[in-house]
Amino acid sequence: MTSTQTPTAADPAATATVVPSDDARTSEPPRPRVGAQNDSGRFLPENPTPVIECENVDIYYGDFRAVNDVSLVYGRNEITAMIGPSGCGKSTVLRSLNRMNDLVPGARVTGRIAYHGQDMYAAEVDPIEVRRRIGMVFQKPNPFPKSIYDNIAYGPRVTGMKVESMDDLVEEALRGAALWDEVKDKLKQSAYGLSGGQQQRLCIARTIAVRPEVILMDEPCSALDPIATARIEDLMEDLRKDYTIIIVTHNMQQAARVADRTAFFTAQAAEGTGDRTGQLVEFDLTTKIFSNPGDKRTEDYISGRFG
Ligand SMILES: Nc1ncnc2c1ncn2[C@@H]1O[C@H](COP(=O)(O)OP(=O)(O)OP(=O)(O)O)[C@@H](O)[C@H]1O
Repeated sequence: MTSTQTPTAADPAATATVVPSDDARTSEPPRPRVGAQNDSGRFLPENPTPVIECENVDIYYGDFRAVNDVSLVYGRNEITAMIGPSGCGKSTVLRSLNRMNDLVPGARVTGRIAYHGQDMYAAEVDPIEVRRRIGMVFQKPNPFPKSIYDNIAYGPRVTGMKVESMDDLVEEALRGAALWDEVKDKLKQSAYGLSGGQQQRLCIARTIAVRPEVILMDEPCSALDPIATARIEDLMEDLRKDYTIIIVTHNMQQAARVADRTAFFTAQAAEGTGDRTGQLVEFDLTTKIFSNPGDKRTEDYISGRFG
């Protein structure tokens, strides 16, 4: 089945929402008790319980095929890492998971990307609603030029969320992002006064304020020092209880530390054109990818022999 990425946030045709209701996330059957424990003793089912599924996904920028034939399941309440050498399409895949690529002129997705079984790129799906359910945290902390409070309140306000008490929601989001204690006495001050690590946690708080189910993170720690990075990694561990997290990281140790499952991508020169097209090499439990990968290319990459 082929979906073409046509409707955009501004497209008036893309108004109806057929993304499953919030109840869908609680009505799924319990996971079978078959699987493995990760390094921190957490039980993981053999197969992820799908929240987002890619089936034979190709992603183009104009005529250039950046990503070829990716099929991958992102599991509920799991952290999935996408790793691989520069240019292998990790960020391109990540941005396709909440239709962020709609905003890139010429970007196009074929194949199927489903959210709770629903084709995310179907004509009747509202991309704004997709992005509310599937939020994103970027590489560089990007708070708005507003107060800490207004950064958090912005999303609920513009999406028209029914909120009983905005103060409570702001507190809940800041607590959720492990930032409340540091900012509770300066909520009206500019977000630009925070450190880089605090700004990134603010961006995570801003993302969770609209109550998404999935959080996409594109190298969220690459601009941070090791202490701020450790705080974000601890936070991810906490967030996993309530959210599904998908992270792109260049840092293999980080993937090994935080991710339940890891997808390794590489870029291969296409026959004829020579264009380097990203492809998924291997997807498995993180412990397996880093201890006993099934593909030589993964082994070469994680052992530093290539990439
Ligand atoms: N907006 C864009 N327009 C055109 N080509 C793009 C665009 N974004 C990415 N590409 C191309 O798509 C391919 C995959 O890029 P992408 O950024 O997804 O890779 P990546 O694995 O995330 O790389 P990195 O680790 O360096 O961030 C590259 O060849 C890149 O040049």
